[in-house]
Amino acid sequence: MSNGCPLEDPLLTERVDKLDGKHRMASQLIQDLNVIDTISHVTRERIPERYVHAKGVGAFGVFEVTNKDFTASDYTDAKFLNATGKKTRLFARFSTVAGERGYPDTVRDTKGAAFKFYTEEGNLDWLFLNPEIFLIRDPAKFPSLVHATKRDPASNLPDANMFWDYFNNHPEGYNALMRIFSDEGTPKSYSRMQASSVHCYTFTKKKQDQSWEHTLVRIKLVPDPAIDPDNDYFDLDAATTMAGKDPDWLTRVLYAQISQAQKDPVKNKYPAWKVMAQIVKDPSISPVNIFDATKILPDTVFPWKEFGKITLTECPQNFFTQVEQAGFNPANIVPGWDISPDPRTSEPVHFIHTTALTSKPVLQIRLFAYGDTQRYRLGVNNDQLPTNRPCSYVYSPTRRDGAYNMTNYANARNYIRNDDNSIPPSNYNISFLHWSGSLERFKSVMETMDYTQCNDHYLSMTLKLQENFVTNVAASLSTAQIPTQEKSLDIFKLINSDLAEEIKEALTLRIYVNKRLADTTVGVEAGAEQPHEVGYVPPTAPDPSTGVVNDLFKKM
Ligand code: HEM
Repeated sequence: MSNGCPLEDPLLTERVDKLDGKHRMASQLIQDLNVIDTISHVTRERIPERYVHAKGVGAFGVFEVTNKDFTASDYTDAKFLNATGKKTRLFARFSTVAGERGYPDTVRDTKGAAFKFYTEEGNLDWLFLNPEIFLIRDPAKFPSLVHATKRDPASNLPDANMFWDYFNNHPEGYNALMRIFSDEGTPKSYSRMQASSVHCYTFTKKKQDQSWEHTLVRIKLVPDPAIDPDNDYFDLDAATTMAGKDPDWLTRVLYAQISQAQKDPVKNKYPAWKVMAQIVKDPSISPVNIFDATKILPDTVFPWKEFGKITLTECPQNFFTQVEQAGFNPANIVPGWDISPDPRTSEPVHFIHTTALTSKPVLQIRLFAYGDTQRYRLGVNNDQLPTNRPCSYVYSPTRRDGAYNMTNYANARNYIRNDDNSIPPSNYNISFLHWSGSLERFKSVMETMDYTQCNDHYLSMTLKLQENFVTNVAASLSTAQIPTQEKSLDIFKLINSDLAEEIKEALTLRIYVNKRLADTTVGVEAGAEQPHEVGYVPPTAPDPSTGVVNDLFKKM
């Protein structure tokens, strides 16, 4: 029993019974302490799933400093990076984003790759994405983005019309969609997938004259061995089939790769990534705003350089305590690794290329959002859970009590004295931002560069990926309403008019096929969630021109 007392037999129940003719009747007794105890525990087993990235798989591994193309300690004081060959234990979690905890892994989606480095100076969390850019640059759009990519509020079905309608109204997301709708959006394995920091972070280093040097970096993980774009991704049909055959495919494959490598590390490789950085010494030479999360930084200007390697070597022992209770947070940083970029690293930088320092507020709102959601999802003491607990020890006497406190510093003093910090730690970060200005009410606008990068990416795809991109977009768009399809085609025209033409043709064919299949009892072709006739308006997604929506907005 939960009080530690042994039971005669956990399957016995206490009841009052009587013989009624041939049958024995029984009434369960509330005084049956064991059954009441276990039932009331089981009915509280579920905790809220993550608001996004709910479905995931975790593994333990190691980060090793390789310093192959540059020496990290030239730029940062972070102790885990201070010597070639130095290893740090880590925990990784890979996830899909829009689907719920039981959603099929191979449905097209952004993917998350989160890492918790248990460094000697505290935990450093990396929360990375595939693709290497994000879908928004205005934090206020996040709730709309998530709602539009999840389920329709009335039908509770994923809704292609809602999805495309959202992006047609916020087309800065198309650059990421170019990647998500290529077969990159359906990788065969998490270990055959790149992941990127998206934002710039900052390496910090104290110089001999005691001043601080700050260097902006974007980080990317590149699978080792390198990706083969024509073989490492599922095409639409294969991904759709796999979603039915094995909804947990990506999870299963990661476990299998690790356990096969454990059995025979020569024949089977552990999942591994090279850790690369784009070092931005002079932001003014960038053709795009380096703080814009919807843009890549061209590698012709900022080449990728390798400085580390991540290898995953251990499957979790317990999914709930190690994976589900993991709380990653970009605010978990260590000395030598900082959040906020300083545009004044050299000469003052004038961002003539885009409208503002658009990405920073996204990262800043994230610094708030993760701790906040984890206090709700896991409780105020989630940092004490085994998977989140740092291996370094920092005495923090005012962090006391709260639900499920597991340490609480016993009888130690619970307040801070002025002289407690008389000997400062040898390594720490100081904030280096200098702001002066007035409050601004900001919403980003679309620029030519937004479409240029979309086209650059399309042209960089292999022929197979280009063809499949057209198929993938058509399959999804064919189930949206006609005005939504037309608006999307207008946006593709701004990206590349030939591509728009190809999508249009594929779309016409797909709508015809959907309709023909819907007329038979065979079902709908892979990727088309709902049969969709021309002129058909799904009841759950009212045409924006109808009074239903207009009335609603008038009331707001
Ligand atoms: C306004 C922007 C964003 C907000 C408000 C936001 C919020 C969230 C929230 C609430 C979660 C669930 C966390 C939990 O329950 O533990 C989450 C998960 C995650 N987010 Fe974000 N996010 C944003 C943008 C981004 C970006 C730009 C990236 C990557 C560069 C990212 C990477 C991740 C990853 C990898 C996870 C999964 C963490 C895990 O495996 O537990 N997010 N995000």
